Amino acid sequence: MTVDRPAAPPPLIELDAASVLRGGARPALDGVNLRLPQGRHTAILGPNGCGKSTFIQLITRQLYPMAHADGRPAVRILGEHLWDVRAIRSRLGIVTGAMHDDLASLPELAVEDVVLGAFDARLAPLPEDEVSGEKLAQAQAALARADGAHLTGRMYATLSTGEARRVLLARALVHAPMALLLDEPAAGLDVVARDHLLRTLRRLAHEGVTLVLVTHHAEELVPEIGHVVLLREGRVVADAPRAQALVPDLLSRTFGAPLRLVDGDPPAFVLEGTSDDA
Ligand SMILES: Nc1ncnc2c1ncn2[C@@H]1O[C@H](COP(=O)(O)OP(=O)(O)OP(=O)(O)O)[C@@H](O)[C@H]1O
Repeated sequence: MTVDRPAAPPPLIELDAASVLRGGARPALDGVNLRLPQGRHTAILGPNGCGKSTFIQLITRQLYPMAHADGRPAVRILGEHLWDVRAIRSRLGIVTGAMHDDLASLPELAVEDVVLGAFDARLAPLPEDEVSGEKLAQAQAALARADGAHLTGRMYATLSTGEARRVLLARALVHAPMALLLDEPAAGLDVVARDHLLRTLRRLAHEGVTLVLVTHHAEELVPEIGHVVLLREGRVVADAPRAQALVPDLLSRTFGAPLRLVDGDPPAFVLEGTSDDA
């Protein structure tokens, strides 16, 4: 007798020899193979110029991969190769610095407008007749989940970087997605705001939200991140469990300098041979 097993859920993000050209001397992403399963907290880590923003823009469909000659898709999100960013936002919430810049340039946006705007992925306030009690409740719940409930009523453009980050996180959480894709989430935050945000991300991870961090900041590697992809010059240097990826040899190859990670709380990179007594 054969027993039907439930089909395995499709990976969150799957890249099959994905290359992206951006006009530079080499591809910004160069034949990248990647499979990020649902439920596995992963960091994509690499130095400036390694292709992190290109990766994010591939997922948000601001950039497209080179086509494969045999027609097979180079990118799949949750099993779909023609995904609609709006349609997947209920499953994959995205937080990027570019999104903040766009929203902060609009002085008339209140915090609630930013969070409610996620309902139709717009930068303008949602038209009044589209704001239901249910949506308002969802927006308030998302703000509370991101520790930003007290920011209701403030104008987004007037918030501090730390406050704005909470609101952006709330915007990504408003559909209760199963996963978050975060671009350098703690960049620009002071030590207290960073600690607060990282604690929030850790709590979300424990609530079952899969974290995908794209970063070059060691301190963002919260303990829940169990898997690390190292990227250099558009290529994968390592794709391995945390302890195997964050070793001096691979980190040094990735960053192009002798580097090791002190995996404390928070983790920190140490550049070898740069101390005064070296
Ligand atoms: N608009 C562009 N035109 C030409 N080349 C570009 C463009 N944007 C990025 N690149 C190149 O693509 C490569 C990858 O850039 P990308 O911005 O994805 O790197 P990154 O890892 O996000 O860097 P950073 O950490 O500095 O943000 C780099 O070599 C960069 O010079």
